[in-house]
This record gives sequence, C-alpha cells and structure tokens, in this order.
Amino acid sequence: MKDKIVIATRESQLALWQANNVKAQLESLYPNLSVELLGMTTKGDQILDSPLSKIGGKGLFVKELETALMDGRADIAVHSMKDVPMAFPEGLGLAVICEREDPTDAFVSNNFNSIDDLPKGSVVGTSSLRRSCQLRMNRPDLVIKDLRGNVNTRLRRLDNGEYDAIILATAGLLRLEMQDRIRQRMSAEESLPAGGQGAMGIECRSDDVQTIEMLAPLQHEETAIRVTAERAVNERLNGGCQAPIACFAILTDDTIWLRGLVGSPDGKTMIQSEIHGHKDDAKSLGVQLADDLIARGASTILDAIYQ
Ligand SMILES: NCc1[nH]cc(CCC(=O)O)c1CC(=O)O
Repeated sequence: MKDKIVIATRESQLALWQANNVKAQLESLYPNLSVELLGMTTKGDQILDSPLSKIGGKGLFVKELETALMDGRADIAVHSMKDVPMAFPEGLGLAVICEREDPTDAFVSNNFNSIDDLPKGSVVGTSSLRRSCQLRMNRPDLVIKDLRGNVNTRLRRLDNGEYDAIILATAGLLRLEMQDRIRQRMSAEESLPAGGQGAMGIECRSDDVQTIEMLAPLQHEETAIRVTAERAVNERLNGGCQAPIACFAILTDDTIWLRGLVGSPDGKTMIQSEIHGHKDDAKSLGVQLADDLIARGASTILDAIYQ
C-alpha cells in the first residue's frame, strides 16, 4: 500500500475538477494516503489557446501527462475517456474506468430553449464534426460556426453574442456546477454522443501493481462495458473525438444496445447502424458495428477526412 500518489493533470477547470474528484475518492478509501496534483500544459491546451489553429490529431491532451507517468514524476493521470486514444505507449495502460456522468450533448443558449426552437439560419457554435454533421442533417438551415477553447471560453463567446447557441458535453457543465446553462439535454436521436463521453478513466504504469490495486475500487463495471463497446467502434474506424463518428452503448440487464453513425461534414450523408448483444461481447460488438458501418460506406467519408 502506497502512502503517496501523484496525479498528472491538465490545468483546465474541468481537468482539475476530475483530478480532484479522483483525489477525494482515493483519500476517502485510504485515510493514510496523501494525493498530490501535478499540473501541466499539453499540446491540446496550446491549440485551444491558438485562434488560428485547426490542427487535429489523436491524443493531444494526454501525451505530456503520459511522459510524466513514464518519468515517474506522477503515478496516475485522469482522463476524459472521450479524449483517450485506443493505443497506449509501451508500459502504460488504463487501470480503471469510473462511473459515467450524463453522456448527452447539451444545447446551451441565452435565447432559445431547444434546437427545434431555433429560427431558420441561426448560428450554432461547435468545432466537433460529430456534432455539426448531426446538426446539419436535422437542420440544414443552421449556420455552424467554429468554436474552440475550454468550457469557460466557449460560454464567454456565446455570451458575447457570437452564436445563437452552442453545443457542449452535459457532463462537463454538470461537473463545473453550470447545470443552469443547459437548456436541453439532447436525445441520442438528436445528437448521438462520442464514444466514452461523460466517463473518466485513470491511466498508470502497467507494472505499478500497488497503484493498480488501490485504484480497483474506482472501477464502474457497467460504464466500463459500455465504454469498451464504444471504443472498439472508434478503434476499428481509426477515429476518435476529432472524427464525425458517434457511438453510444446502453446496458440493460446483460444486453448491450450499441448505436453508431458516421456522417459527412456537409450533413448530406449519414451512415447509421445498431446492434444488440451480450455484455461479455462488448468489444466484438463494437467491431461488428464498425464493420457494418464500413460495409455501408463509412470509409468513403472517413478517408476523405483523414486523407
Ligand atoms: N473534447 C473536449 C472534452 N473532453 C471531454 C469533455 C466533456 C466531459 C466528458 O465528456 O467527460 C469535453 C468538452 C466538451 O465536449 O464539451
């Protein structure tokens, strides 16, 4: 049993909330444990701060944190599962997946109560291809405008009047106690979430058995099963939260219901599929769903984006 654990974390308000949440859970499990936060800036944060950047790529928010784990400067890193690439560097891995917060997308606006309430031609802010392709499909009249930055930056730009509405993850707003900003939690039919959205995962060194053992109680089995199915879709399609891919699993008793879609950024083509199966087959259900999306033409859309 360790007496000290260091958490590598980004310094956005949301990342700090998540790290502090894990710190509090560990300290309540282990009264003699001290947990420290090691704050750092990632490539992803620099891009968020840069007004002209449209650079994509996987793992932008996790690489520096992983270096700190490999160097031994930190023992664990707390991630939003939506931002975690499928493959981990040699010697690192995911120890646990924690209980999921509300996985939906939130409609946020100062003047309108829902997507349906938006007048023709309204300006909606999001930089997520997954969100914009679904918005365009349902409402071809809307004008989608780029919107980057952390949650506070995005809300400030909404309040400045640059957008009629913006779309954010419900989970982030709830964690930051900004639930009064949410006008509508969008249904899966309106905006199918990103794989892993709303769930936190904890990464550590694969040979650090003491830490892995201490983290074990934080694992939430239902969430882990759902997120495993969703991540298998992204892995097969070679995409993450930067791609126009949505996938969302629900678990009822032992049965997974997994839905997925790949949309063209212009909102003109939407390839959708779903599958049911046993929870023990989470990963293979995700692969099967991805294969079905490919069979229906998903690669044409994705190849054009990945180039
Ligand atoms: N890509 C940024 C990101 N990564 C995780 C969250 C929200 C919290 C979560 O999904 O757990 C967000 C912000 C957003 O999409 O609005």
